[in-house]
Amino acid sequence: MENRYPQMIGPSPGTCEIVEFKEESDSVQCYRGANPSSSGFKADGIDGKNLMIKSRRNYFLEDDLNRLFEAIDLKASTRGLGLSLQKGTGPSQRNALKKPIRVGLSQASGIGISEPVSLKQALRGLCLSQKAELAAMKRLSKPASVVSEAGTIKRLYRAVVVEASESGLSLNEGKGSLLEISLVPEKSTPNSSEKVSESEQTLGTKASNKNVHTSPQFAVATTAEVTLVQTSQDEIVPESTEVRGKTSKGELDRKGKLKCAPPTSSSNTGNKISEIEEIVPVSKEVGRKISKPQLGQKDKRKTEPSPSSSSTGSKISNSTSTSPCLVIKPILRNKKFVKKKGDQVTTSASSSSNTCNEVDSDLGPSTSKLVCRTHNCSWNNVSKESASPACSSTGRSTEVNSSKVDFSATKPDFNSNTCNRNRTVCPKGNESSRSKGKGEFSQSSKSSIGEYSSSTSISEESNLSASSSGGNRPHMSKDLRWEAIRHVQMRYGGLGLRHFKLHKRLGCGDIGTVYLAQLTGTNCLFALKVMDNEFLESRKKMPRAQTEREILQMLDHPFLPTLYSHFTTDKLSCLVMEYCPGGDLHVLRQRQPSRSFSESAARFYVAEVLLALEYLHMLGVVYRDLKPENILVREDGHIMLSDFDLSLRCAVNPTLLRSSSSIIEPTKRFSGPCAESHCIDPFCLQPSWAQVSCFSPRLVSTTAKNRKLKSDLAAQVSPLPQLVAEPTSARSNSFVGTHEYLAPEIIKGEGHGSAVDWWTFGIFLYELLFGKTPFKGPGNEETLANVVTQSLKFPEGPIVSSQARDLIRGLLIKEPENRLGSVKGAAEIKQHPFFEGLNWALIRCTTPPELPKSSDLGVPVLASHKESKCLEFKASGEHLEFELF
Ligand SMILES: Nc1ncnc2c1ncn2[C@@H]1O[C@H](COP(=O)(O)OP(=O)(O)OP(=O)(O)O)[C@@H](O)[C@H]1O
Repeated sequence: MENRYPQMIGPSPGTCEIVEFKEESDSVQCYRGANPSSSGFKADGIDGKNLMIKSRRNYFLEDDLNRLFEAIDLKASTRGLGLSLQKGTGPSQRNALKKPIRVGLSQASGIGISEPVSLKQALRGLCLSQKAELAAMKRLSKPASVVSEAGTIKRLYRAVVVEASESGLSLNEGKGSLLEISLVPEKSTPNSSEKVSESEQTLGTKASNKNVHTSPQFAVATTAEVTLVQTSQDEIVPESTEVRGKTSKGELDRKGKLKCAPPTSSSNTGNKISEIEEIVPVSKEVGRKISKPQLGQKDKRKTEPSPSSSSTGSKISNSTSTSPCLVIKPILRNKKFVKKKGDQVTTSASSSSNTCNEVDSDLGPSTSKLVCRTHNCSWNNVSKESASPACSSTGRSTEVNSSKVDFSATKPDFNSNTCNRNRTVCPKGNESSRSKGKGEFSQSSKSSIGEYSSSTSISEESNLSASSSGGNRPHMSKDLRWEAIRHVQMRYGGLGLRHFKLHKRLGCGDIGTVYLAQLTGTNCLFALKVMDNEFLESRKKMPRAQTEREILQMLDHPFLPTLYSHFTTDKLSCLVMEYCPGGDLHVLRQRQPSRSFSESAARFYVAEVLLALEYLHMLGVVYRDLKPENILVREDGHIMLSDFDLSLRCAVNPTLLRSSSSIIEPTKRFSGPCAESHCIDPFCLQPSWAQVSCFSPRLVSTTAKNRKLKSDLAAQVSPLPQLVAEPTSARSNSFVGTHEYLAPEIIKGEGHGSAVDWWTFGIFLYELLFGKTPFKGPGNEETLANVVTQSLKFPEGPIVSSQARDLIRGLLIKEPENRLGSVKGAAEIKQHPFFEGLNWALIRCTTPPELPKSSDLGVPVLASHKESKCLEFKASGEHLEFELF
């Protein structure tokens, strides 16, 4: 018997099989063969107890098995392998005996298939009863199959781990693959492929089937893709809804466009129309929360016939016969569109835009988009609260609108010889004739100079987009006027003067005359700038006209004009621009009680101008002709910087500026009394972070202290590099601008760059606050001399804050390289304390300064220009004839 239990633990198949079997039934495992009752083995501790219990429970079977073990051992020993168990095995031996558990486990993978066969044979060889055999088999086969599965998984795991490690993957990386392989393979692959095909259909993607079936990564990708589809579908309605809500704030046209693009459509045909369709229901829904289920409603709208749609339909057909504009309607509308019409008409009627009134009623939903744009902050407020302090301009705008737009007005006297615009001189006019025309408010002595010479950094036209499509102007892309223009272009093969009805002349400039023009058949109003080609050629002003057109084509900014279209005839070049009904800041200033703006109003206007200039600079445009006459006021009170014929186009090379003193640098350069260390002016609230010496300690306010603290902290922390994307190094030698606004470097002919705009910006702020420019002399020559030689002085009144004066000082530094903004552009100016607390990002939603009553505004002042010829038109039959005089 001793020999039957050799103390050798070997990796024999028999041993392993037993281990597995015992493992399934109990933790005692290998000791099962040493039944204490039969073999005299005495187990101690827990193992012993378990063994006892087990022994009682499986007594008969154990007998059989003991016999079986014997047979196996015999068999194994004949092969020189076997498990040795001995009676009276000592502790060390018992310890050794535990090993097979681990060994068995580790070797389990090899036992599943072959061992039951040898066991069966062994059982038969012992002539066990069939019942015992079956019982044994049952017990053996059960764990065997479990072991087999577990073994397979382990085998796979190892195989993968090995594979992964061979292929250079870390274990963690491999785990990802392992999961894919072990869980996805046969069952999930078809699903994946199914999902993929779904997603292909949905998204129009071209996923490779090969990848679907073979790549473990694909399973992840597919899942992600499907999730994405689901997500986007889920989100279409609420997102669009959001967008619409936000669109009404004038903020998310872009998003709206993105979101409104139907994800199921692979074609972009009719994209524009579909965008409109998406917008329409929302216009009605503004102020409501649309829940997800509205996805269904959306579809419903498409199919459901609606009473309003039929009525609208009849309206369309009626109007179509008479108006080309109305032919647009079927194009613009779809069923959804039509269904919402009734509401839209109401809405647009209450907050109508002056520019497209007729379209408001006819193309209601789209008009709501327009309203969304022009009343970008009022929309929600109108819906929800009817008024908001932040956007109270709506009412005023409507008022201005109604007074400004008068389609029943008698035909203006276009042939009148008054050409009194912009404080400039008309060819036939002079100062006295101008004052005759529009009185005191319209006079401006400022005329733009446009003597070009060489400019060193005019860029190629490569970055100019010639497209006049609204798609390139995200901030205006929802504007109905695009559609109206496009419709005419499509219908008539082009746009011409004959498609416009000219109402009045808005102004006459150096290169052209601007008219208020209505697109025939619509109520869409435009500012139509008409230039005489021959005149431009003869005066060598063609490049200016071209520059202006090219710049206008690039613009897409709320404070800059939109160019809808342009066309040229043999005689004329015309720009179809956004109409600005509020007059210009020069006129507006003259209407102020003290002929100057309050500081807060000035701050608002210069802030918006600053943003417009910053944008222009980033596009590589140095504006060069800033003056109140060129700042037009929109109906909502926000501004629009106009007139680009003197602008310089140049290359912008964005640079990353690393500065250790980015904050204090600008004001260190400030000149003026406060630069002196002995300054004791109590009103001199110089920014403490810059000019501490200006303050006696007692005068430092808490705010100033805080600023100082912040500044000190900022100085300790190394400042972040700053990206400057303005043409700070551009140079031109042209003598351009307006005398009172000309920068010293232009006058001196030293060459100039973008810093000229910061000089003019300083003059502009000065004029808004003090009602005059700082260097104006009795004549232009004296003015120019003053600009170069005279130091800056502030008048005693009106009282203006030291921050404002400090900013002006910084901007009117005669050396351009020391001027505020010359190094870091607009960002440097924005940081000035004069703008402290101003939310730059939301300024377009800020309530603009109050405009004079609408009756006071009247028709924008027509001004004359010293050297310009005004184009006057007369109607001759269906054609317009322009005459230069
Ligand atoms: N979009 C507009 N909306 C309303 N009025 C406008 C618009 N554009 C121009 N005007 C009016 O027409 C006048 C002349 O326009 P503009 O300044 O563009 O002409 P210009 O010939 O380029 O003049 P400049 O001599 O200043 O270069 C302006 O002063 C302004 O009053």
